[in-house]
Amino acid sequence: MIWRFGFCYNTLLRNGKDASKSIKAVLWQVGKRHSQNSVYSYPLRTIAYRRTPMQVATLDQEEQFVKAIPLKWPEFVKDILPTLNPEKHKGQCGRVAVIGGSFEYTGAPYFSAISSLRAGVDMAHVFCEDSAAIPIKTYSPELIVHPILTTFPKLDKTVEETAEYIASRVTEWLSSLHCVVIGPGLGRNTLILETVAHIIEEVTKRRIPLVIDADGLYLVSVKTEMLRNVTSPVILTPNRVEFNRLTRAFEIDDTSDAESLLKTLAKSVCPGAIIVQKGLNDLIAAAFSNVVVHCGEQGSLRRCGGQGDVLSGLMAAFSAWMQLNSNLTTPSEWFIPVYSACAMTRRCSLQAFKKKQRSMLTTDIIEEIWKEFNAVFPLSSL
Ligand SMILES: NC(=O)C1=CN([C@@H]2O[C@H](COP(=O)(O)OP(=O)(O)OC[C@H]3O[C@@H](n4cnc5c(N)ncnc54)[C@H](OP(=O)(O)O)[C@@H]3O)[C@@H](O)[C@H]2O)[C@@H](O)CC1
Ligand SMILES: Nc1ncnc2c1ncn2[C@@H]1O[C@H](COP(=O)(O)OP(=O)(O)OP(=O)(O)O)[C@@H](O)[C@H]1O
Repeated sequence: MIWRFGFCYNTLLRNGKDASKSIKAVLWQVGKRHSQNSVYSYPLRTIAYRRTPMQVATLDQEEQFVKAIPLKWPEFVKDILPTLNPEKHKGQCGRVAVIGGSFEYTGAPYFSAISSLRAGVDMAHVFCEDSAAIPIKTYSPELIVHPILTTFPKLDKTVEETAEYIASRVTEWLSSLHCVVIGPGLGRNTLILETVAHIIEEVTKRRIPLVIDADGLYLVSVKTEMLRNVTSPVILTPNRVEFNRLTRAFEIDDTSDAESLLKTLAKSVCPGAIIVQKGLNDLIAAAFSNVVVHCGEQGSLRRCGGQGDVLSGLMAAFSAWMQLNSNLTTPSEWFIPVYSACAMTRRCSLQAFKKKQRSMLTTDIIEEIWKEFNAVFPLSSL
């Protein structure tokens, strides 16, 4: 099987500097490494790829490409960001959904969804517990809020029947979505988690990129089989506590070094897994790669709650653009949107922290998104 190995090689080649010298390929022969059902696999096709001719890349070259991402960022991102032009209509720059929000936690899904919108997606839905909907709507008229999740089974229905029914009301929206975030403020109610398990099944069946955070990660740790065969992109963003819970759940020997642990976890979750271990540096590993990418962009010194929600929202935006870009075809390219979300979250946090210092809140970070995006990706450069 041959995979198109894409667009950012072209960026590398165009710029032709240091890290790019050894990377000459735009295609690579996967051969034994990936099976028919391999991650993000695409049918064999011969292409005259964009600006550069077709070549065959080795696995070593693919690794070098991934390692070059922090060096070449944000140059790599240009091919992912949607252009803005007068012919586009609403939705063409991305439609995302956050599944989360409960009686206790209404801020988290708001932070996530509004961050996606501020980054530049056109529409953001929130599917939340009924009691959370009004508060979320009052935070922002921009969000489309669906009070669909419920903590009690419907009359005459079992938990399982109710979960299936409610999941079907959410999944009828999936055909219009480019990325789904699961978890911010979701809570741990049994019926809601059961409902979300059904939704995840449908999202992955349709190969829509999935971002899993917070209580969504809790669900993964109690249902370790849930994603086992998923080959579409599943991006997990655990903090320290969530990461430890996952390694315990997947019975991974935590005596190995941090990078090995992360890679083993990614391979254990599913073939499509990409894990961001958040912390002083964000570490990114994927089930389909041997490289661990470090994002060490300077962030803030404040650790107020909600910063992980901004990350999940930006992750959804970059993932939606990746999904929308039909020229993107190789799994390793997914390191680019993931790295971009990590870097941009930290950069926005730093800008907010410079202004508000000890008083910095998550809403201050969200306030910085437009400025930081304009600074890093000016419209004139696209
Ligand atoms: N405004 C809102 O609506 C927000 C809602 N949110 C939502 O809350 C829900 C629950 O989230 P959660 O599981 O993260 O529980 P949370 O109580 O935060 O932590 C549990 C304990 O773990 C520890 N700990 C945490 N991080 C750590 C670290 N990096 N490194 C080390 N330890 C760490 C710490 O324990 P400690 O040991 O410090 O006592 C902490 O008390 C979830 O749905 C989420 O989306 C959030 O998004 C925030 C904004
Ligand atoms: N020590 C640190 N220095 C700089 N940035 C950090 C540090 N720890 C975490 N971050 C950044 O803060 C963001 C949120 O990470 P954090 O670990 O706080 O997630 P979380 O606990 O899931 O957040 P939330 O409060 O939304 O649940 C990420 O972008 C991460 O890179």
